[in-house]
Parts: sequence; C-alpha cells; structure tokens
Amino acid sequence: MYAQAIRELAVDIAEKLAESMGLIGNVFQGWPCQFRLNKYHFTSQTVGSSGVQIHTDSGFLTILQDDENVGGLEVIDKSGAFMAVDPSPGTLLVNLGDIATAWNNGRFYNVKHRVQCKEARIRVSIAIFLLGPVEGAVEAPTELVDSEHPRLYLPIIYEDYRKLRVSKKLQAGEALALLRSHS
Ligand SMILES: O=C(O)CCC(=O)C(=O)O
Ligand SMILES: [Fe+2]
Repeated sequence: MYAQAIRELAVDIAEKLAESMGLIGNVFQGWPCQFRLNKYHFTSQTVGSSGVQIHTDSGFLTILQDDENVGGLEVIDKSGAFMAVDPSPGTLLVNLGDIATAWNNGRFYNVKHRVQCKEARIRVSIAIFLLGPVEGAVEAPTELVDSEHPRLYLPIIYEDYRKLRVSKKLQAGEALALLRSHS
C-alpha cells in the first residue's frame, strides 16, 4: 500500500539523517505521519496568486509527490530568493520542517516554500508529513549539544507547537524563536 510504503520511506530517511549526525537507533519509529492530498483549482483569475502561502512544514520531514505537469512550487534558498521547483516526473521531493531544526539543534534547515499559480489548470500533489512524537517532547540529543553548539530550543511538545504556530499565525518557522532556550 502506498501509505505504508511511503511512511516507511519517511522514517528510513529520517533515521539516515540521524545516523549522518552520528546518532544510531530507532529515533523515529513511533512518530505519526499525516497524509494530505492537495488539489488546487487554478483558473485564469488566480494566475499570479498564491495557492499556498509561504510556510515551513511544522513536522520533521515531508515527502512530496508533486504534480507531474503543473509547476508552481517555490522554495526559498538561504539568500532569501525564491527558486522554482519544476515538475520532474517519477521523483519525490523531501524537505525538512521545524521539528527537524529543533531536534538537531539548528543544523538542519527548515525550508520555506509556497505554491504559486502559474497557469489555469488543476494541480494535484500528495504530501506525507512525518510529524513529531505523540508522547514526550522533542529536544536535541545531548550528542548534538556542546560548548560550541549550546542548546537552542526548549523541549517541544509537537502538538503544542503546532497549535502555537496557528494561534500566533507564525507558519514560516518563526514560532521556533518563541522556544529559544536562554541557557
Ligand atoms: O503542493 C505542493 O507542491 C506543496 C504543498 C505543501 O507545501 C504542503 O502541503 O505543505
Ligand atoms: Fe509545505
């Protein structure tokens, strides 16, 4: 089943990212995933406007199966410029969200992105979000904290964080700053 396979892929990629930081172990096994089918009814009136406003994904990692024909996804690079991600049939796009940045003490980049309407066509994408743990808080493992890399964020309960983003209308990663640790 697609859902099962793509979930396992998401967990597997996350585990490999953890391994790349020197952390071995089943960090992400129990973390829930959420699926979303995005359907954009783009018309000649909406050309030039945003289908999805600029945001970061709130969870750890997202796998996006984007529309193979209709472009519009744009990511912001580190210089702050928008970069179009053109359709590429047969590929999946992986990006990291706010929880990834918190979990690895600021080293992973929670990429800001949006969807622009470029043409009057229906656009469909499938996103799977590896969110954050249901039980307990997310915090950087001690291996990722030292005198040169002081702990940046307080422990985060994922569900609380998600609500904070919504209530403060800070959907592009800015809400992380509210959880800065001052130690
Ligand atoms: O439809 C897309 O290409 C991106 C959708 C997206 O960013 C999201 O669902 O979080
Ligand atoms: Fe997104």
